[in-house]
Amino acid sequence: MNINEDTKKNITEKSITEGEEDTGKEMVPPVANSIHRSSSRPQLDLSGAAIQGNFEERDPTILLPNQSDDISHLALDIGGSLIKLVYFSRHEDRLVNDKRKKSMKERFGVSNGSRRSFPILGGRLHFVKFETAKINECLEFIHSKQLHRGDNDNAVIKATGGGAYKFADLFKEKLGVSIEKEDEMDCLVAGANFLLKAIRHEAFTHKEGHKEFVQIDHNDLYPYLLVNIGSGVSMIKVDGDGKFQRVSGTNVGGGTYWGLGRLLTKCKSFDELLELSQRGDNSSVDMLVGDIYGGLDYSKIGLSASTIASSFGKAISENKEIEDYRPEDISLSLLRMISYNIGQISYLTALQLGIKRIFFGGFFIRGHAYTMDTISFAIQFWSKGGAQAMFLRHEGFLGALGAFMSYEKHGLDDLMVHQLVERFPMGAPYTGGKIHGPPLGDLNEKISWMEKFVRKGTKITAPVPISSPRTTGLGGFEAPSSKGDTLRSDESNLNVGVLHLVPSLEVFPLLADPKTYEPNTIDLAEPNELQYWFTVLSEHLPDLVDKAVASEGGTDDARRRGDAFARAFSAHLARLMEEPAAYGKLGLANLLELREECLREFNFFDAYSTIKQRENEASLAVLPDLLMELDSMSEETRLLTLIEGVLAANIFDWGSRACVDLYHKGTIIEIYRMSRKKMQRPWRVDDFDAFKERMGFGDTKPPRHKRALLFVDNAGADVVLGMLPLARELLRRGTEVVLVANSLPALNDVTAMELPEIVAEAAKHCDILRGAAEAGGLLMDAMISVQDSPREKSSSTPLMVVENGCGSPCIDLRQVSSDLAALAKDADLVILEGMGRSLHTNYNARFVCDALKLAMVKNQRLAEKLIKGNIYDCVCRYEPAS
Ligand SMILES: Nc1ncnc2c1ncn2[C@@H]1O[C@H](COP(=O)(O)OP(=O)(O)O)[C@@H](O)[C@H]1O
Ligand SMILES: CC(C)(COP(=O)(O)O)[C@@H](O)C(=O)NCCC(=O)O
Ligand SMILES: [Mn+2]
Repeated sequence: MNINEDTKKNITEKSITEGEEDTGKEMVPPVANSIHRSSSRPQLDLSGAAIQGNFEERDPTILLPNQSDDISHLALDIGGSLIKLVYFSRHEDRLVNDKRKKSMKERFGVSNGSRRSFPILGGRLHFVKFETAKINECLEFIHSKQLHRGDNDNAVIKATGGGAYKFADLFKEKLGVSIEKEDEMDCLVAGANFLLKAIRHEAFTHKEGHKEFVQIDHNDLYPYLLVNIGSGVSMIKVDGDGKFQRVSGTNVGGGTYWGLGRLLTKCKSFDELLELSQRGDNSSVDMLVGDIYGGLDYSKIGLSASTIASSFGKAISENKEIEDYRPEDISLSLLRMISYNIGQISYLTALQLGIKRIFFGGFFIRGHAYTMDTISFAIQFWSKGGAQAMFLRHEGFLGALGAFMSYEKHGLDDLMVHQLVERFPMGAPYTGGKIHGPPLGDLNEKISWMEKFVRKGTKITAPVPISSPRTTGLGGFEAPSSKGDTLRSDESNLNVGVLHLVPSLEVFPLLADPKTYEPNTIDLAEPNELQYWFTVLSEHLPDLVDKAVASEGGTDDARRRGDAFARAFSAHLARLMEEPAAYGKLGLANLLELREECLREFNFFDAYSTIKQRENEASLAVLPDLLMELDSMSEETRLLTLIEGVLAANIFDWGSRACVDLYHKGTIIEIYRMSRKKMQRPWRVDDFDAFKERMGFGDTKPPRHKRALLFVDNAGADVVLGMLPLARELLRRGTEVVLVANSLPALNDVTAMELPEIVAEAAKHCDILRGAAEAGGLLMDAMISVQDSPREKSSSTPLMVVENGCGSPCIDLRQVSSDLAALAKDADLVILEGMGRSLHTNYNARFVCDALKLAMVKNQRLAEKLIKGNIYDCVCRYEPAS
């Protein structure tokens, strides 16, 4: 097939939300386990596996010669107006022959019987759309990404929508693929059911400009009415998976608005038409009650003078031609007429069937505030508040998603909510749901795109923050009191991220109530809060870019990538300032994670690596003295000193403005000493006495903990002088310790990959740590000898390391690595350390076992808000098993 070279030139006019190329770095643990839920899921064929390249490498690439590529990557919904594409890209699975991990699993029974030994394939689900009229662009896209080559030579692509029939020959001719047709209604329902159950922040209400996500109760979802507003409108009563009936519909739909709108306004694109409406005044086109009643209300039946009596009605009584009307007014009048009409029919249908919940999908909605408000108003008005309209973030992709799910071998199902992570790559804030063009091939192209964007500055503009969103002013049937300035442009209105499927993620099993668990402590829905954190993150950006660039050798290339990163992240921030709910419900943890993801997108894998190394070395040098000092104390004093030590050492946080300023004033050790000196009790939150009692220093003598999970935070003093000595104390008392660290770098947080080396270094000076590390399989050399002679098993209490499954300074315990989940099952103590893991997230989390939350608050505002205290105050929150 002939790929049009020109399409590349048009890149700035096209969306690249999907332009997220595989970096090969995924948060999937090397050997992933996951509960087997569907026998039809693809599995890896490991037979004949061989190491590629250097055997000495730490994580060698493993070639899987017998792994067939039989995954179907692509499904389509070819509608009257738009082609929707859902495709799956597999990331490069890094199967690592990690002896330490494997051995640890064997010894501690980490892998449990119900798990299977083959990893399920992880990957990413992308959502893309094209205009049906430009089907060639779509074919080029599929070809350029080789999406039709998922199978073997007789590739079959699942497709739904009328175009699956109409264009089947074209697909055969141009791509050599056969289209397997799936029923459109089946697909819509399958897509909607999946989204409602598997995507946490999928459904929302939209009233008077205010968007609110709806928590869907899986057990109380049916029946619901699904109204899909595409070119035409389908209304489907859904009673369960595959249980539905198309109960109604209307031919006055999205195609009507776009078609009539184009004729009447001469608009060239749908978005242009929609944008026009934002500056319109429908009273010049619509006949209002006041027009009929001489400016008066028809109060007897509750209609005010400004109520629309007849859409477009004014056009009959005046001697005007089409040119005499403003296109803006026509567009608005049309949009209201159609939205309102659909809302009303939907309500009547729901009423007839006794259904309370109505979900709206289809691309007519286009994430457009005014459209949603109008529909919501109609439902609200006619049902007198008894029913409500809900919208779906993946609005137009229901059918395509359903078609994708009809591939049995994918086994995509709604039980995998904890395995799906939605990410918003670079293109998202700029172009959002614009029609997609060809993909950006590599990072260089991405950066060029960023540079071009900045130079041009006109075609695609980064959204700028506006004051808090006002209402669209839709009251009754009346004309909106304000439009235009309050309705944002639709350039970036659709925000559908890339859905990462990470099969190795699981819900942390020690959460007391996973259903009500909310990781974020700070809700950024509050405008002041968002503004504050937006400023904090923006001000931190130059310093972060410097560190990132330095971490990559300070080369010109690194500088260029650094600039592009800063622009991309700023654009995300600006986008979210403008519409906080654009990417789903927004908490501080999401913003902090977005920053790390954005760094990785520009190939900065560890911006603080040098700093971490330097701090590790400095801290390890003073560790022996600290351990000696601790050993000279009574057990009781030691416990207090250890907790003080953890709190004091948590000051080493490169994510905090105040702390970074501090670091210029002294060496690591000086700051550590100063911090420790200030550790006077009572701390602002001080449950130490209760913890001490539980540790056996009171009247009661409870049994020692069997296994403790220590969620560690920063590298350097924090982990070496704070958490390791605490771990050592627990080990000494016979409690097994699992150090839980990040899978991927985030700020100066220590990662699970880095920890064994740190522990090995510390173990050189400490018998307890050495024995425990050996027992936990952390010392590779020692490990191998143990493996060779299994009978010489160490008798020490083991110290283990496990990755948490994330790459952020915060942690969402609904999505942790399966290895952590497995180790957690025997744990009876959880210690969360640091501001990110125990304050910004999880401060209010409840556990089924004892929990200790330790952090120094390194931010004044957070200190005031959360603990009514001040910066550098400490939190020692102990909560016995609930
Ligand atoms: N960029 C666009 N181009 C054309 N129509 C669009 C666009 N964005 C939104 N729409 C609206 O979405 C409708 C198509 O919705 P969709 O759910 O894709 O239905 P269909 O499957 O019938 O194409 C169009 O009729 C139009 O009202
Ligand atoms: C990113 C962090 C949560 C990391 O803190 P940690 O978990 O390392 O204690 C924290 O540095 C933070 O909230 N920083 C922004 C606030 C500030 O600069 O004041
Ligand atoms: Mn940290």
